[in-house]
Amino acid sequence: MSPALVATPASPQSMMSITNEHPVESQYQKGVKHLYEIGIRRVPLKYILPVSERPNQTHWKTHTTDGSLQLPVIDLSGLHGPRRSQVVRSLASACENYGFFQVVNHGIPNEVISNMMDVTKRFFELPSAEREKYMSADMSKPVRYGTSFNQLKDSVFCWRDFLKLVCNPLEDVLSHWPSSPMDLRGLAVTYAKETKFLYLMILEAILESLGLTTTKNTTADTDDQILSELKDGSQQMFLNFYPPCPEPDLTFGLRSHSDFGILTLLLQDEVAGLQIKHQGRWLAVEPIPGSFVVNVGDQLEIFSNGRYKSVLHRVVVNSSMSRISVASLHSLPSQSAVRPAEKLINQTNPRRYRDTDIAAFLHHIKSCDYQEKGVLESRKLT
Ligand SMILES: O=C(O)CCC(=O)C(=O)O
Ligand SMILES: [Fe+2]
Repeated sequence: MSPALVATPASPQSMMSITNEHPVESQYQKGVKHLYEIGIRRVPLKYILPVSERPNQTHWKTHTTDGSLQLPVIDLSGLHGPRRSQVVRSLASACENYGFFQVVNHGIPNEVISNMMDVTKRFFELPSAEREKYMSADMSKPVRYGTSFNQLKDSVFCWRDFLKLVCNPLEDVLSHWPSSPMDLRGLAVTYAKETKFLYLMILEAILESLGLTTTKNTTADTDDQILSELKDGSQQMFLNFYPPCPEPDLTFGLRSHSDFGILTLLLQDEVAGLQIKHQGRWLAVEPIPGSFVVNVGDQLEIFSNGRYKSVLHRVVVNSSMSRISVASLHSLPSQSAVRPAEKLINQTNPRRYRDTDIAAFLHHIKSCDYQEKGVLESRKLT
């Protein structure tokens, strides 16, 4: 794992440009790595949340290491032997009760993981001018360097920069990925393939827990179509960078949100920051080296007819260390539709969501100011 950057005091030269807040106010579109590099000492207004929405509010009780709330840790090696049904049951319970779990013994070699973290770190260490080449307002680009959550729409910005890499079809997108650092394409392709394989392994077990599978025909044709799309859907990777923040109590690295896809596989460095909402409280996820944090996305909540939960999560930042994470987001293809599986709808468990086409789902996300769970809520049948 890569060592975290430590905040260094601003040089006297950079201080000259930041004593007056106004010049900084116009620079937030360049991202927070840039603000950190020019040595700001105060969070610009654009990042400051209303008091009631800031971290550490008393109504957001945060659990850390008190032992009473631990994210389930699932040993995936058991999927390949006689303990399979036990592991499948643990996955079902985690998806129902937390919407999140961590996986260990997942089969992705340590080297693939450390190479991905290392090249992500090296990408964000590139000079601003090199990173800015990938900045674009066009959200459909196969590669995009951005900041906040949706920098075109967010009224309050978050303390995160990211590089988004669309992973399929690989032969079309690869030449658009950054050519610097020189080894980024090779290492990120290997990582993307390994995480896709792991996604399929976890997906198969989750479908089994719902009484569905991608390998056998189910009785309902409509289910068969979604089941094949689940395997051949889209994959996007978000390489996230959260620099030290001079006033971490005023803003978030990422505000509370749910992920729109089927499953997200998240790799994080050793710096804590991720929190998930559990039974009305925020639970801090302690990083386990070499593990993945996996979470249910909106599309799986709909497909499972509400049995598995797409849970709100957020990222807090700190004043001394940067944090890196790599989120691999797996979702249905953009031309398809998502609906509750026919097999999971019956008299005691009636249909809970409207059919939704994925394009409308994505359009909603792109076109709105920050909303915690806007699309999912709008698809619920009361
Ligand atoms: O950085 C993290 O821990 C979480 C990232 C995340 O939630 C996302 O990319 O959707
Ligand atoms: Fe997320």
